[in-house]
Amino acid sequence: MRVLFVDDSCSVRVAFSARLKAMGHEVVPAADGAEALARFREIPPDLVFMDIEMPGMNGFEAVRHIRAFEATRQWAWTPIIFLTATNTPENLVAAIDAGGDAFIAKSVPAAVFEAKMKAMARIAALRAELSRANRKLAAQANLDGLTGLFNRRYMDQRLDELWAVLSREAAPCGLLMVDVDHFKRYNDRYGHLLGDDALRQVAGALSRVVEGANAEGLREAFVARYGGEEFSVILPRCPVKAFPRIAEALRAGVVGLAIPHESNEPWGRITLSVGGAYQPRAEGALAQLFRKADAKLYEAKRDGRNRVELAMA
Ligand SMILES: Nc1nc2c(ncn2[C@@H]2O[C@H](COP(=O)(O)OP(=O)(O)OP(=O)(O)O)[C@@H](O)[C@H]2O)c(=O)[nH]1
Repeated sequence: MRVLFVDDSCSVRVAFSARLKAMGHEVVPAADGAEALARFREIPPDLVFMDIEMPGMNGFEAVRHIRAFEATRQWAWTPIIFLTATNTPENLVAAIDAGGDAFIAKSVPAAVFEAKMKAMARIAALRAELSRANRKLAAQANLDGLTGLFNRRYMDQRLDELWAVLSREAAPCGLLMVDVDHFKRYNDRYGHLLGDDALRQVAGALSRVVEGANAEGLREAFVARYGGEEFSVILPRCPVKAFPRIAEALRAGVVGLAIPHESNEPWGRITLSVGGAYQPRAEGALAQLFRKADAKLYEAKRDGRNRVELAMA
């Protein structure tokens, strides 16, 4: 384990560091509360030993700061053991109230100390596993199972955050709604499994265009599966000239896949209709941007499909 050991006494730090290193742990020493906090933010440790009485920021205060810092992170709760010469019931209560997990005397017998460290190592291993699993779950919860694109839930969440920032900065934003043409006919003719496969390929083509746009400087653009055979492409801070270019690249990219679709006359392959809305300065309700893009998508369908219609505000 990586152990942050906090004590203002150099001799205590040296003695405990030697014991912990002998047990195979890595030790990061700190001489007071402020230094502990700085080290904690830098590393982060698997376990903290914290002295109570220290000049400047004492141990209780330092732990309150550490817990406040952890509250800004997901799945964070590092075990903290108060280590002190004054082993009183009042200190124990204050230690737990401050956010500590356990309390041991500096005079702790070697065997007891080793046993505690064994228990802490088990907890640290479990925490690491839990945080890995949680990260994986969180990532999966954001993705669409069929295409691997971001799902609607993620898009809504991310876009709400983005829109707030863009509105504050009066920055531009573009939205493209993309819908596969006559996809019901595709399923009817080729079957649902090939339909799924086609959606995966379409998603791949859309991603490539968006990745290309990010590589050329957009950075925050992303594509999500909006639902069924409909996708949305979010283009924050998109320069006005790039917007129609990206919309057309999406359409052309999917035509370029040349996925046969005989019931999609006159092209005989899978095509897209794209409706878009662009705001040079983000302001007002985000829903309005969606309404405009949807209306343009409707026009693209009505006027023959395999085309791009844009509302440039
Ligand atoms: N294979 C497959 N089909 C899907 C999936 N999600 C939605 N669909 C199909 O997509 C089709 C969408 O049909 P419609 O909304 O009528 O639209 P359309 O046939 O594409 O016609 P237009 O949009 O007017 O060009 C439906 O048949 C859905 O079953 C999916 O995950 N896999």
